Amino acid sequence: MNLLIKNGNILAENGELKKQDIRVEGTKILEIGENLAENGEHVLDAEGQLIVPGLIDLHVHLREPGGEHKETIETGTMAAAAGGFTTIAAMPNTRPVPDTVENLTNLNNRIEETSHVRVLPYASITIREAGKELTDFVSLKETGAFAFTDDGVGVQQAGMMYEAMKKAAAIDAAVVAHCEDNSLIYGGAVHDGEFAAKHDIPGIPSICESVHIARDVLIAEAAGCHYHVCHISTEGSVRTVRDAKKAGIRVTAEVTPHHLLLCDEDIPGIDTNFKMNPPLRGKKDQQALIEGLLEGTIDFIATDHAPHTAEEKAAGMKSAPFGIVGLETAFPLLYTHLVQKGLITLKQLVDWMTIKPAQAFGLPYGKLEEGAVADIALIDLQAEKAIDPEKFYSKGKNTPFAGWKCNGWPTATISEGKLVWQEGKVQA
Ligand SMILES: NC(=O)N[C@@H](CC(=O)O)C(=O)O
Ligand SMILES: [Zn+2]
Repeated sequence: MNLLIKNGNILAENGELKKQDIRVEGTKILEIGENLAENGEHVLDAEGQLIVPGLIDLHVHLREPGGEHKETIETGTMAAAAGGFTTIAAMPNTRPVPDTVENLTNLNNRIEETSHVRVLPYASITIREAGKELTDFVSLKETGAFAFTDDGVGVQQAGMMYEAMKKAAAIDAAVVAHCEDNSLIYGGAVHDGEFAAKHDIPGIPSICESVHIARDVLIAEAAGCHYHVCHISTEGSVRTVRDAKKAGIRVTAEVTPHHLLLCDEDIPGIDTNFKMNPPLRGKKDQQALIEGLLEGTIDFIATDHAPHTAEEKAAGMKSAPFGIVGLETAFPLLYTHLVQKGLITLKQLVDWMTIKPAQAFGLPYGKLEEGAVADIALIDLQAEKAIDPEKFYSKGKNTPFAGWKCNGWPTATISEGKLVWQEGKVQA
């Protein structure tokens, strides 16, 4: 059934809110304007709501296949819809890894059968993400690989990265990098800073990330490939990306909500919901990330949604797995703690979660205009709620933000013209 969204507020290019209606026909936006007449559509009353393009998150761990006890494509995409996301990219650190046409085809079939929103699957750079042997980029791209990454682990050998980037450049695919030099981690569990020292927990130094970025931007320049940095977390990394961009190297970078909102001083004690990779860095790093976004060194925001079970997370700071969930809290957290506090504007936040990731990867999504795919999110900027992990659609309840009071909650999500989630309504 076609949709008519009435009386919502759309962000104009200059950042002002304008009351508009949106008529959706099939999978597309047919018309945007004032006082559109009803024509037998299902009417969605958006009075007082912000209407934005469906949010885009290019760093999500859906865990299926192999990790269904943590999350499934079904639960993860339901969480995405409830967070206002209509496009997410699924990381390949699953079992099996999407490293062959057969494995990627299986993943595509599962996505087709059970996802609530659009899922773009990454394929791995190396077989089993083991860093030893490259996958077949050509056939994987033909099978629908969105881009190539070994996320969860860094590609250790420079020569391997060079070969990967040359192959990616030849087919105009991006190499998306989890930047971590294993010879510089020292078995760490948190940032190598005050918290690590105080609690006698092994620390992860900042250079384990930035040296990989410094290496890779030079390799990307030599290979002529689009190189994207995952979850950037340190001041030195931001500086390295800034310099590379200035030198004309084709590099983009993403930052997570948690690295923007927290630093290691905020870790309250031994709580594994504050353990993720990269770790929460120092206060100066956190500030550099916000500045990096504002100046355009960092291109967009991605959650690195990484669900784990409570049992797994109970293993203690040294042994628990790295990662926190993020899909259902990203927008309200960033709206409340960056926009409402005046550090960024609403337009900037929306752009960093829609058009900016789309532009970085040449995706045709992330904009509200006539003829565009009808991916739309409604958000109640005034609504106030405390974050309650027990209410998450995600199987993962592992968040450091439980109890945080936020405004800016999504109320309805439309994916390709279909209402896939509405607040308070159970979805079929
Ligand atoms: N970020 C994390 O802390 N964990 C991710 C892996 C990753 O994104 O590196 C995971 O898969 O759990
Ligand atoms: Zn990663």
